[in-house]
Amino acid sequence: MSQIKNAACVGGGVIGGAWVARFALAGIDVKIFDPHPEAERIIGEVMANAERAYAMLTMAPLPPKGKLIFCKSIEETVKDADWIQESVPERLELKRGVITQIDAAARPDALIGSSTSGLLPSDLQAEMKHPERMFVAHPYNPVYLLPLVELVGGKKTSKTTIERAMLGVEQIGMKGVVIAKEIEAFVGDRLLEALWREALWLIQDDICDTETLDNVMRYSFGMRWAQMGLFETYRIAGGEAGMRHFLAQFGPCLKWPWTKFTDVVDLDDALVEKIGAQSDAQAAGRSIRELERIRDENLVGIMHALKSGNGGEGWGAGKLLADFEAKLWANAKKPEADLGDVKPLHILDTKVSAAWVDYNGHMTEHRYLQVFGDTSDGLLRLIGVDLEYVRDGHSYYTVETHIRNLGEAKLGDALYSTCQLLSSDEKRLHLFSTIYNAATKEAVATAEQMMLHVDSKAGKSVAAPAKVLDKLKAITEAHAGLPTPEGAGRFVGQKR
Ligand SMILES: CC(C)(COP(=O)([O-])OP(=O)(O)OC[C@H]1O[C@@H](n2cnc3c(N)ncnc32)[C@H](O)[C@@H]1OP(=O)(O)O)[C@@H](O)C(=O)NCCC(=O)NCCSC(=O)C[N+](C)(C)C
Repeated sequence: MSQIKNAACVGGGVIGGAWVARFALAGIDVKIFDPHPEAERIIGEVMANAERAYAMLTMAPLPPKGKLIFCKSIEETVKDADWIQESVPERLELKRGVITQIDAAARPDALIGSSTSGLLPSDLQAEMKHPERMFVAHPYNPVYLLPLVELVGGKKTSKTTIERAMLGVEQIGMKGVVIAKEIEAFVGDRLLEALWREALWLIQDDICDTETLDNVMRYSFGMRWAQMGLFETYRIAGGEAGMRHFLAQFGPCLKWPWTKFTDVVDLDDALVEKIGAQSDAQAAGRSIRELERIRDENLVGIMHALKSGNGGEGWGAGKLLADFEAKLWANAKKPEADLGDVKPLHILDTKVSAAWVDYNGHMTEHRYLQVFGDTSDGLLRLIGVDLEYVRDGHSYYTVETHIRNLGEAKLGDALYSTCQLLSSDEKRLHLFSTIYNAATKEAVATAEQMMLHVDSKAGKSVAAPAKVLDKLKAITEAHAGLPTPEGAGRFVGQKR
């Protein structure tokens, strides 16, 4: 298996369903087995959330969505799969039995990953005929957005399996980390368990309620952890002397009574009820689906912020997203301008997402510029100015923009943009873009822009090469026959 073409998911709950979405949105056909009578509905809802999140996450050309095929048996589900992901409930006997059944029916070269949160792969592979291809692939919820997968091999897992698994997760836009030795709960869940135990004590002992505890996390170190881990953060906390100073300063506290987490709190009915009631109050009537949507919007926002971090190079999960998008663009067919039927070029389709809407309940100002920027990027790709071209040292920069807002775009509205070239020469590219409401076909906004071809290292405008100018000229000549768009050349203050 060099590339995953067919995936199989055994178990379609919260984690299994989100694996289905991750595979399908990476263009991979997925066979699914889950005996739950409502499996199709549940997975359909996860898919809908995932598609909604991806529409906000990226404008890169995703491959056509993989097919979802619901099967009646494990055997039928796994027999042709390249990657099989087991996500059944967290009980050793159940998981081991299912994995043994998968092993018997799968191709000998198929990879078998388990989503277990803490069981040892050696225990899971104990009864397999081909245990060398089995490993833990432990993801984080929501699997379709959070990129991490902990890859853990058991005693019988081969090195090649882990290497192939690393390539597999990369193909679907995830970040594989190999855990050197198997241990219950691996790395992520060990850390979470420590925090969870301490949190339960703090609630039990009435030190704080669930909302206060969550606030302590999300207004402080939770934000740090999204972009740097524990050690990098503490290195900075050590000041100029770095990690060594941090250890000298806070090392002695380890001996102080700052934790109770090695004791196990008694999760009796009273504590369960106390936590349940505080958590209900915190949710303030929001359903789980609503909370999932808020979570997804926030995660997308964080990933976007991280994508432009580190001087635009991207940082952490944002760099991973930028690299994944660059691959999608490189794999996509080189776009060609359709000049057969002369009209403004249709450039992109998008949707007004919740993160784009302001306190007036409509798409906010800077998102228009974002869509126009994405539109000019789309036009540039049509004349061969893509990421490779930019990496080679040349680009087009916008030097002037005039936006008119003609109508409102509301949450969830489908939009598309078009672009008409008004003129061009060896340096200049003068364009007129329009954003339309896809349902009403009414123009929502227009932008007239001037872009200059630049040598990006020198930071100076220079003539574009013939390979770009030839394509540009063909579009400009075709568009010369179009009427000048209403609004072109308008200035602010002009009567209308
Ligand atoms: C580097 C820069 C773009 C240009 O600086 P320069 O090399 O000094 O160029 P000149 O100012 O001399 O201009 C070269 C020729 O172009 C003519 N010109 C300049 N501006 C306009 C205009 N608004 N309208 C018409 N013509 C214009 C100028 O008269 C010169 O003509 P000649 O006949 O004498 O050659 C520099 O301006 C710069 O760095 N600007 C900042 C760019 C920027 O950061 N833009 C925001 C980025 S957003 C973006 O780019 C979006 N996207 C394209 C990536 C989607």
